Amino acid sequence: MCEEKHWESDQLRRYDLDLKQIPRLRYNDPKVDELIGQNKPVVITDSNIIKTAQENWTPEYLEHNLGNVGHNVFLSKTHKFKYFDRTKMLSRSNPQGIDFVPPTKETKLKIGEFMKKLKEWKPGNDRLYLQQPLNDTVGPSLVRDFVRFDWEYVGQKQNKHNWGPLTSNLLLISQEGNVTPCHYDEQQNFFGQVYGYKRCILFPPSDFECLYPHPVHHPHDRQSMVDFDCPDYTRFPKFKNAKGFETVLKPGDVLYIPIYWWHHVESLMKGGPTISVNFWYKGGPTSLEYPLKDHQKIAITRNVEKMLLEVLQDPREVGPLLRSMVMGRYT
Ligand SMILES: O=C(O)C(=O)[C@H]1CC[C@@H](C(=O)O)C1
Ligand SMILES: [Zn+2]
Repeated sequence: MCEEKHWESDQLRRYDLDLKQIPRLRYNDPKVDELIGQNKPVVITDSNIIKTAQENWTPEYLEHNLGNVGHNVFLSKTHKFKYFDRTKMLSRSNPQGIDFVPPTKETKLKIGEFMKKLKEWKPGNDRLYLQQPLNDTVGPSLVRDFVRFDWEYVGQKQNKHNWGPLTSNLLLISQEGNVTPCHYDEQQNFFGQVYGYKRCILFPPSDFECLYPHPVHHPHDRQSMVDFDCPDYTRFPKFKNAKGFETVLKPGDVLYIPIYWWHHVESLMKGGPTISVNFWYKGGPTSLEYPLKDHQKIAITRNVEKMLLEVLQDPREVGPLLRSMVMGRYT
């Protein structure tokens, strides 16, 4: 049956990408396990995974139940919240890290202050994004809702597909129109949409050459260098070959974001604040079966970059050495 739509296409940002749809399947469809088993994304619909959050977690409810402590809030001068690893800013052997200009600031705000700034926001103000791991700082009502997530369902998927342990659940409260630019994580992820609508654009690990990740030692490790709002096709010519998939998540949907898959996430423009909660799992034990899977090759390239930096010390020598190894010999 066709589902009524609660959003319009002018609420989506426009990119120079041809995108296919990520399949949407009911939670008990056997094809869900088929896709997860193939490390392919799927939107799991009509499940109870985050049902208690979907029923209760409105901005007002969170304002009254999130606990009276400061929560992690990112501030950005633009709509983009590009993640960076601050531990990679400091290392002496990383000149790129020293003159790195962080694109966002991080602060602690109580939920009341956060919501007040959101309500009073005007163009020109910093944009806000609350990203807080769910832990004992949240109030008892949220803990009750959290423990009543469908842990049996997610645990069954975790075990069936040999994922590692659950590492964290991140609570995300976003201002409308915010974007988390394209990046990959080294964890399996069930991304639950609780309130409002979020568009997710995903690319397979094999699109590594089209998405140009920053060097591993750079603070923006794992993040794409391509600015989707204004792609530089001279520096990143293969971006036009990227083959992406997209979906717009509605409350209750859970998107499986496979480990090493690239994802760009945006809260719809003019859609009001959005609330999400993710489930990050360590990847399972990897047996090297041939042919190697694409994401295993990505892991290998990461190890090569780390090893070369370890021995060369100066990151400016990594590129020239790799070029001299490859050019004319492997090309
Ligand atoms: O769950 C993940 O892997 C993420 O990247 C989250 C961090 C920011 C979130 C967002 O919804 O904008 C997505
Ligand atoms: Zn991510």
